[in-house]
Amino acid sequence: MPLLLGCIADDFTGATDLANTLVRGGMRAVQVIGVPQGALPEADAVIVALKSRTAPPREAVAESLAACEALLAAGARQVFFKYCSTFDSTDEGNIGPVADALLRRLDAGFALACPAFPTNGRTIYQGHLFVGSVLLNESGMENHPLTPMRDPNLVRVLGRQTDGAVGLVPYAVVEQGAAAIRREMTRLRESGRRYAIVDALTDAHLLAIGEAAERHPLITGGSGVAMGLPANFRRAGLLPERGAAAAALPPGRGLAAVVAGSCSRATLGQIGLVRDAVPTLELDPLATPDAAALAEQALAWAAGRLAADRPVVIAASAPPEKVAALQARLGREAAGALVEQALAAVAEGLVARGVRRLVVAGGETAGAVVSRLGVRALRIGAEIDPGVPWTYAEPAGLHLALKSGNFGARDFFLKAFAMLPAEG
Ligand SMILES: Nc1ncnc2c1ncn2[C@@H]1O[C@H](COP(=O)(O)OP(=O)(O)O)[C@@H](O)[C@H]1O
Ligand SMILES: O=C(O)[C@@H](O)C(=O)COP(=O)(O)O
Repeated sequence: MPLLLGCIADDFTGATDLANTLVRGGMRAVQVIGVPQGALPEADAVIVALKSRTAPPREAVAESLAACEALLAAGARQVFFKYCSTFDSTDEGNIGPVADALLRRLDAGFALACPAFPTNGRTIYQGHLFVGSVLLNESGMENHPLTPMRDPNLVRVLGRQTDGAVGLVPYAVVEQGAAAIRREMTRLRESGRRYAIVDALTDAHLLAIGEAAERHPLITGGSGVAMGLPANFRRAGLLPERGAAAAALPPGRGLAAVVAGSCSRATLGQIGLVRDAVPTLELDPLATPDAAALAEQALAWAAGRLAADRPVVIAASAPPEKVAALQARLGREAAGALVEQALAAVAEGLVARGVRRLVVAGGETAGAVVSRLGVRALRIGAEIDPGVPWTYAEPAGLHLALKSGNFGARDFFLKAFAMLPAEG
């Protein structure tokens, strides 16, 4: 079967989130790490995971175009650019510049932009992004270490990142269904808009938006808007009825660990809960601003504590005032990179010591860890919490769960290992 959907994700947790949605929709989806070099795996959808969300815009554009080329060469009929459900970006990009470049490459003049993910509380109303009951800029995302989000109006946010005009398909239209959404998108395109932010409050809205975008060469958004895409391919006779057949992964084995670099409210809450139940080390990069030394401390602490029946947790995650203190000393990017390098070295050391079930919290963190472990592809397994499945990493031969910083219930870390106990 030829490739149907070619996806480019701007971070690794986001790629897993999208792959999970497509698998649940009955597509065979494989996540590959970095711009593919050789032949792509046999699948209905391939998700290329890049670490381009916070890269310099030129680099993000070049990598995304290279990924797009590989997907088109494999026959992809539609391209999906996946970014965060909280629209993580800066005024320089990278959502606008990457989408502009992909539109040019695909010879298309228009794309929708919809990060909504109602199951995880992200909804869009009149172009404004809500997280739960509050606007994006009051959700904690205003303090994100790398991409602080201080404007909830996505028409404005995207407008600052592109020279194209940005319009809105409002709730009142979306509520009327696919035909009305399609008409409004056509009207916006014909009146010179390059993008339309599309309101969405429910999964029914997302399904209708997906249907309306059936013939779009490029779709941009969160994993939510991909919910409607398998049905398009099925209606066109291109996708057999497979059922929601998440791949059965090999049984769990080996030691268990969590490595956390996300500083989101959700991750801080999850660490707060797990701290009382399992050995937990909170790293202090301000006291030791050296990646190798931090990793050495963590691995020395882990020796003798690693077990198969419960994880150890090693976290750099910190509240906004501590993040700000490290950034004041090193600068925003260097602070992020230092912690990412430390946690990548920690993960590498843990795997060398027998860890085979590893949860990584944080998108940038996951990018650093997965790259260090030499992973090339991830097979998608059962979902732990919405948007976060267990995966099986090849050729490394270990189970990984890449948790978006913002995702997961308070008990996520314990639940993950209860779902995947070490067998035998
Ligand atoms: N204590 C800390 N001080 C400064 N930066 C930190 C600290 N802990 C983690 N970071 C950095 O914050 C960033 C968090 O981003 P990410 O891993 O993508 O998490 P999320 O999924 O919540 O966005 C990473 O670059 C990480 O290295
Ligand atoms: O769409 C989402 O929220 C996630 O899939 C995502 O992109 C994860 O990003 P991080 O929150 O930076 O892990």
